[in-house]
Amino acid sequence: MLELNKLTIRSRESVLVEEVSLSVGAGEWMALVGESGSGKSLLSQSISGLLPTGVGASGSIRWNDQELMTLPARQLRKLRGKEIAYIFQDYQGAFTPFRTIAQHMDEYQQVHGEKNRQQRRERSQQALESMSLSVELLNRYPFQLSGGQLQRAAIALALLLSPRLVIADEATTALDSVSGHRILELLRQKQQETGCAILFITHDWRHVRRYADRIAVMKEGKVVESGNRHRVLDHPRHPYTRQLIAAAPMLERPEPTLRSGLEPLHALEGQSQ
Ligand SMILES: Nc1ncnc2c1ncn2[C@@H]1O[C@H](COP(=O)(O)OP(=O)(O)OP(=O)(O)O)[C@@H](O)[C@H]1O
Repeated sequence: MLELNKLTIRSRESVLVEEVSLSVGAGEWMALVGESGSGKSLLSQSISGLLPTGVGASGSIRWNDQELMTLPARQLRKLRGKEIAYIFQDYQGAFTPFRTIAQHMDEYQQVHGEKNRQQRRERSQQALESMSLSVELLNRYPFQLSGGQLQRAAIALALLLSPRLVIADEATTALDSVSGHRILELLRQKQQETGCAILFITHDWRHVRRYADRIAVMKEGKVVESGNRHRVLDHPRHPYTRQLIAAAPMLERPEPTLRSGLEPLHALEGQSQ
């Protein structure tokens, strides 16, 4: 579905991401990990043309049948939100302070061509409910919501148009662990309902262990290792991956879990509420 081929990202001074090849399949949860500054955010931003000024990309980004590197900006804008959506760590940035949640959601749908007001309203309500938020929040301003509620509203906004790919860049880092966990459970639920793929950027190996189907590890602008979650966690090939896993306390659990600390799924059930 998404295929990056020899993607290189440069600023005027240096190469920031070098010849990265990576794919994300339909419905897949792909975790992108690696130390700060390794290029994860830039890589994710490049996918739909969101690179900052002064930073450029070369190589190929294929999205289904389309080459995004050469897609005109107008078409990229259409794709964003509708097919590819972002959830950022700075979820407050998704909102303008003096517009209600309803106004944000309504405008988002209008921009993407939904003309029927009643349908827009209904879809906004459903989106909030699907994130376990009361529809009463629609009439509130962003500052009248708690951090956890606002992040869930930001996710509801990102999922409003049922995108095929959700890019979550440290989406729960700013939240306490209970709220963060709850949000990821809701995201997984949505993923199962809609079949969307998730490109999940995180430093938290507990989340990788719990949610990822596949893992890609970045170091200094390169992907040094990628593969199936169990393979990467239980048999990491690259010394850097081994180092990262060894430094993640949650993964160093004693028996009876697997060597990676992976718990059987049934042991996790019931923890999500
Ligand atoms: N606008 C920019 N201009 C020049 N260099 C940049 C720009 N934005 C980021 N960089 C540099 O590119 C490199 C990769 O940054 P990026 O934000 O993608 O890392 P990251 O892996 O997402 O880090 P973190 O985990 O801390 O978010 C860093 O060295 C960073 O300083």
